[in-house]
Amino acid sequence: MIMTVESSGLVDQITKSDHAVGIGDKVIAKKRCVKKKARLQLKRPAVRHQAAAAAAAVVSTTLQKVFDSCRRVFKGAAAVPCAADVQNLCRILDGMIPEDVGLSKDLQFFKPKTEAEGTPRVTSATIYKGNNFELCIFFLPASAVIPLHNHPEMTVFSKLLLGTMHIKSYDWVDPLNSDFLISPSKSRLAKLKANRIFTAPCDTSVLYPTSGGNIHEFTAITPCAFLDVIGPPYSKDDGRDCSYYKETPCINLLDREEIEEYKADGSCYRWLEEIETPKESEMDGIEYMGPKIIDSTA
Ligand SMILES: N[C@@H](CS(=O)O)C(=O)O
Repeated sequence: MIMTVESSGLVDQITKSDHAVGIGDKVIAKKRCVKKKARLQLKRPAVRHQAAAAAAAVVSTTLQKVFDSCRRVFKGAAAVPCAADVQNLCRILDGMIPEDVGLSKDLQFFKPKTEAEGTPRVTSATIYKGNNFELCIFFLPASAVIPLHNHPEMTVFSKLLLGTMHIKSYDWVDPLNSDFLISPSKSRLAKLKANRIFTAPCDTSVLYPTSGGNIHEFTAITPCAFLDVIGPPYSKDDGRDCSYYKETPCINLLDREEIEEYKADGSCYRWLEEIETPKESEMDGIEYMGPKIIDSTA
């Protein structure tokens, strides 16, 4: 069976109307997004260009290579990919260009715009989701934020395709908490792994269950799009639910002074307190409209 994702061409512009997301002169419906309980209305694409129909026949070799590699790499819930598999998948993703998933820097979405009011919302387009891994594109308008959150027992490859984005990431210092520092709110001590700006094209970043910055936050400096390879996907049933955090100051009992950061070996440490799912974490979902994937095993 050929698994195809309906693809009628490029994502032209992600604008929002009441019950649908405008893609240029094609209107498709937002798909229900796990993180957003909004009621969505399914609309047939308003206009389907011949070129778009032709695009449906296009299989992106690079995207297909990513998919085929993921099928070999992600064997199931507890498996962390071996170094050779990570290196191979990174090599494929490093070579990915926006057009491999039907995007282009010339699309209206990525053009600089006047300041949006408030914090703009993130939109996601799922290319593929199975039990062992998920391929998903995230679109962030300038200043949009994916708040600080974790990826329990997951390995995630993030490939920035377009735009400039700030990434801050942490790893837990010790699951049992450092006992000589007590934070005022049962927070967990985390070590800062990244706090910097990335501009596409750039190499793929990889996080693991306990390293590589498993807890991270993305802030779009310009309109951005990135592809995530998530293995295995979030799953409440399997105990892999997404948790959100905020950085809190910590109190060093040894000298009872409030300190912003606990410095040891020159690294930067902060306490992270789990918080309720923040409103700005809600995302809108749209249908993936780029080149399709062929799943020969399905
Ligand atoms: N982990 C996020 C996307 S990203 O921040 O990597 C999600 O799957 O919603």
